[in-house]
Amino acid sequence: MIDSLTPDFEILLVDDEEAWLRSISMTLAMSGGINNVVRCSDSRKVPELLRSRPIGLVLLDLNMPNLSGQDLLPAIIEEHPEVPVIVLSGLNQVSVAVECMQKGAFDFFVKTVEEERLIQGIHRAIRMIDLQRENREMKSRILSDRLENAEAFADILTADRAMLSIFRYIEAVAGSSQPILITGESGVGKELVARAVHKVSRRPGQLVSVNVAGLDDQIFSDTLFGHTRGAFTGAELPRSGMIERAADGTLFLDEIGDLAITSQVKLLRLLQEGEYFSLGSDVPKRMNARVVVATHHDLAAKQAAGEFRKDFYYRLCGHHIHIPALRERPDDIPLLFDHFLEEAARELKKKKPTVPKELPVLLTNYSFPGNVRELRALVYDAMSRHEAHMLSMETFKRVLGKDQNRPVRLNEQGERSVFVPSEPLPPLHEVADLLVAEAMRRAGGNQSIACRLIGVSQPALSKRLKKTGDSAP
Ligand SMILES: Nc1ncnc2c1ncn2[C@@H]1O[C@H](COP(=O)(O)OP(=O)(O)OP(=O)(O)O)[C@@H](O)[C@H]1O
Repeated sequence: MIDSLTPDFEILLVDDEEAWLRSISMTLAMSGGINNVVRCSDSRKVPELLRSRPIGLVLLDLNMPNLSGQDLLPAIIEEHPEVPVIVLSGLNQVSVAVECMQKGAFDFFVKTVEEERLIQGIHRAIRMIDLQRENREMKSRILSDRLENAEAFADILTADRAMLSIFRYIEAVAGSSQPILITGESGVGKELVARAVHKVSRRPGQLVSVNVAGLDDQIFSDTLFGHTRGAFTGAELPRSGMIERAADGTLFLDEIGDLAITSQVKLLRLLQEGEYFSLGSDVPKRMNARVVVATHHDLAAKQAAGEFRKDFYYRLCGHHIHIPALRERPDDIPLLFDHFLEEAARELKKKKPTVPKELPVLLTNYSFPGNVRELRALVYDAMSRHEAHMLSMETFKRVLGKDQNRPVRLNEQGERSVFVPSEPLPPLHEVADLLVAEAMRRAGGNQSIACRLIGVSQPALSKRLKKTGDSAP
């Protein structure tokens, strides 16, 4: 059962046979999930309809009295070049098809064609209109710096420019019906972003989340598609699937990189055809949910390893959002730290403590393999142990001290290296001076923080600083 109008623009059906108009409208609604149609049996009214209604696509019969499709086609294309026209003809004549395509028709079908192919052609045109609209929106959003739906992003704290461009990209693609792929390391906030996509889309249905990792194909199909009574042993009652629950809303499939190949095939077919069968039923149902998927895996690498289908990957990555790791957006670290500190203090009913001034700097230089989730857990752990006025460094020292994941540059042989192979090596004292200067810069001039960053004692650091100071011109 479809409550809303699909697509979100009108499709004008033009044919002088009322009976055909009625039957094609029903077919489109029942088999194609398309119900936003306007019927017109008098072709002379087409120009006025196109001027006065939000028509995005025209299905045009060729042979009509008074004003034929052949005469209308060039007029529509000239006046409304943004509206694709699909031509329908009672005759299967190649020359007529070629002529229509040359005049600018989007597609051509013989009326006796299988309905399935006609519906696919209409869906193709809808997809193209969606993409053109997104392109236009994207251009205008990228040119402006403003967010139209700032409230939809209120849960995602950030001061990072890359994240703000992601928000603008979400605003540009949120209205489309195409799937969105969200990637990024574990704990970067992919689920929060999926929620924001749903909010910005303003779809009236709900956001339904399914973690597909570890689901075998049978459970995956049952979860998504539902089943009829008696579909398998134990199916005593019929159950609707998550696709149905997400009708008019968003279906969020988390951990898509862990989906079994057999299930990938089913999901790909669903995305292509928009149709599925509940287990035990041979009556097709239409999906009316927007699909958003997320993974922390590198899907291109999985695809190269044969663990992820190429066709499925390309179907998913039309709209791709990659969320940078927390270490790549250092400005977010103090911001989120303070936010979680306040949140933890509130939840644990403690007073927000004073923070040792070296802590935010040390955190900004930590690699955070677990990203925002790890930062939040660290703050909560510290706050639950905290008793004094000043926040204890104990929790943080444990992880900061053994940071094995510092990003290092690798040379062509895959070995750790910070040097450019084609350039001569600097002398040892120069490297040490550069390291000290960089540590002091990152530590904002604080020597005790700089010591921690590069693992030297305070006397050793001040000795070296004194020496560089003495030798400075
Ligand atoms: N920018 C942010 N502002 C506030 N909270 C955030 C932000 N990013 C992430 N979080 C919080 O961090 C935690 C992890 O976020 P989320 O579950 O969205 O990550 P994820 O990328 O989906 O992780 P996974 O790959 O493990 O599923 C959540 O508690 C979330 O609320």
